[in-house]
Amino acid sequence: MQKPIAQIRRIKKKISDRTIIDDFSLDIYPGQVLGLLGPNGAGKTTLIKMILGLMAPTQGEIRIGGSCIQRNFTAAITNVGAIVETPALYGYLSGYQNLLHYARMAGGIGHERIRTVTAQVGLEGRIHDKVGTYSLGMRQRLGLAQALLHNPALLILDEPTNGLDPAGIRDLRNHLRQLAHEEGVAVMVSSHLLSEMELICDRVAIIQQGKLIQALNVDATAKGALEAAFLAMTEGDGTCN
Ligand SMILES: Nc1ncnc2c1ncn2[C@@H]1O[C@H](COP(=O)(O)OP(=O)(O)OP(=O)(O)O)[C@@H](O)[C@H]1O
Repeated sequence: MQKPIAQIRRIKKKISDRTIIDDFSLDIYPGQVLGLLGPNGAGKTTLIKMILGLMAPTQGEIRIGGSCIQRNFTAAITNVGAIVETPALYGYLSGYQNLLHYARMAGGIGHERIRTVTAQVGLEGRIHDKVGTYSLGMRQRLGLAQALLHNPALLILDEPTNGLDPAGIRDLRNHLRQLAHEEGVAVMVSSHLLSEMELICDRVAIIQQGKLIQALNVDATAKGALEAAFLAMTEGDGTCN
């Protein structure tokens, strides 16, 4: 097995006297799509914010590319591209101009790389149109292109399928699987929908009340176990709201 790109070690997060994340450990591997599956309020966004250094854990350590996000933020975060909540895009600029803006902020990213990520997310036909005219799915793709600009080893997307129609979900799924399987990117996505996670992910980590319940590979043999663990949480309605 390859070395993990990210190691989450015994993370705890307390806010006031409430424990939001409780002794959570997980490794994230290159070439895999990992799903973080849990009901609303389980702690998915909190965990993702800690991986991104947007929130400090109360205890524990998160390493990305060997560097600790708490102590060596710059070295750790260069490995990561992310979309948390909706991507921040300028509607009055074209998709291309948005990417150029971020490329300039990041530094060292040229037009060639912008063209590559544009093709990767399938936006070539509309990249010179104003973002204000884009559908939600197209904005999502542009957000993905933006997150990929600096060629991150780890891509993290918080609830990426929210608001997408079935075709948009299928496209996103294909993009993410291609990034992981053909380019070796470690992809982490969060969701509260088991059916979606089964289609997108190679491995699923189930989180409930801030605890890791189970981490399973999504293959024919694990499917039953995944469903059983999930149904125990949701009482069988297929979602965990
Ligand atoms: N800043 C905060 N102060 C107090 N409580 C918080 C704070 N941030 C998160 N929480 C609480 O922590 C718990 C986990 O929230 P979080 O947003 O991480 O869950 P989630 O799994 O992402 O849920 P959702 O699917 O609804 O986005 C919730 O009960 C939430 O109310």
